[in-house]
Amino acid sequence: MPTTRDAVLETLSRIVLPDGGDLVSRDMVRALSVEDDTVRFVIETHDPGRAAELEPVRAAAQAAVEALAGVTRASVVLTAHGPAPKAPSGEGLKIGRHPTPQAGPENPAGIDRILAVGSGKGGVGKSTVASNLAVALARRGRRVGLLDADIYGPSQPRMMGVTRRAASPDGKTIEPVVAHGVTMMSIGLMLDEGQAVVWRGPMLMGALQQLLSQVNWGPLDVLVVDLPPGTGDIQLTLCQRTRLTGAIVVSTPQDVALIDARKAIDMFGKLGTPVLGLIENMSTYVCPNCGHEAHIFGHGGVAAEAEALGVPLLGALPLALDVRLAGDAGQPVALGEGPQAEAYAHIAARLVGGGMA
Ligand SMILES: Nc1ncnc2c1ncn2[C@@H]1O[C@H](COP(=O)(O)OP(=O)(O)OP(=O)(O)O)[C@@H](O)[C@H]1O
Repeated sequence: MPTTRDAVLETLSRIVLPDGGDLVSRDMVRALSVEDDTVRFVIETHDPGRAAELEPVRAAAQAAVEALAGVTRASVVLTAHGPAPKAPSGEGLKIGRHPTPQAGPENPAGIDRILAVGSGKGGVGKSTVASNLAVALARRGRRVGLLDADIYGPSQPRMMGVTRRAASPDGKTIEPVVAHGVTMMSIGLMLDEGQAVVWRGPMLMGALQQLLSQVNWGPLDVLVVDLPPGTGDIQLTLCQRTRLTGAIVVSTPQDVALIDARKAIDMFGKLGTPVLGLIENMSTYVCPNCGHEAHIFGHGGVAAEAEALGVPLLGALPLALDVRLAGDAGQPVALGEGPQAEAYAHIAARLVGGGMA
């Protein structure tokens, strides 16, 4: 039987580093994949000077993984990137300014469709859905971009496993980062960890405009935009300044989440953005030990809402530990196999089939 990601990570958490901690606790494992009897991953350090010192660690990690049952080959690469630039900008290009006038709604050149993933309430899993949907669409062969428009609380760098900085070699355009086959950009790629964005609305709107128009997105079939929660300046700017294909609204079945989801749907309606469907996240929980199913946040509320609104329920995604762990590890669950990945693949297929992605 092939090994599992968890077994590999468990093994790697026992590989200690010369300066303390282990490969997992120090967040140095990237792009881990398990395919049949082959395991591949990258050990990433930000200090090129440590590459030689870490070679024995790489060799030990390879040997330990190859000793696991079900593994015949482990391919382990050590990469060392230079230190990240300090400024909250891509060298020469500052993000954050007042918006500039625009004749009417327009999409950045080369972007065929834009899908907004929104929610009313925070914490319902919108960023998780956005990253997984982007990955699932990329797995279907679509050219996908992911824009983290949650400027106050960007979470896509972590969810997509990106620690590199976005750069602006010419001081005019920003080079996005590619992760898991998805071209992505987030203000988090230009800030130091822990650094807050303290801006009023107009600065936010200008920043979003820059992230759309000054990022070198390249040709894309679809750009997935992870919106912040609520119905504020970012949502308004995106809906008014671009030609959105539509919005997907994520909610849990809980009443307080649904009340806010209704507000988000109402906002999209007022702004003339079609709501392509709803996704119920954390819809059920199946105990991995005893198989008991619990409806922690209620049951069926989003399906009923979708029916009342006459929009499709695109999916009902369970609350599952592997979804949270995958998000925290920067390896969206849609990258792998299993019921969660299949659920996202199904939503992606539906969107592609309908010409929406
Ligand atoms: N189906 C799920 N099963 C388990 N955990 C989940 C699931 N969906 C999301 N989570 C976890 O819940 C937390 C919140 O999710 P996420 O950040 O995607 O929500 P959000 O709506 O984007 O939040 P915010 O309002 O901060 O933007 C994360 O830790 C995420 O890993």
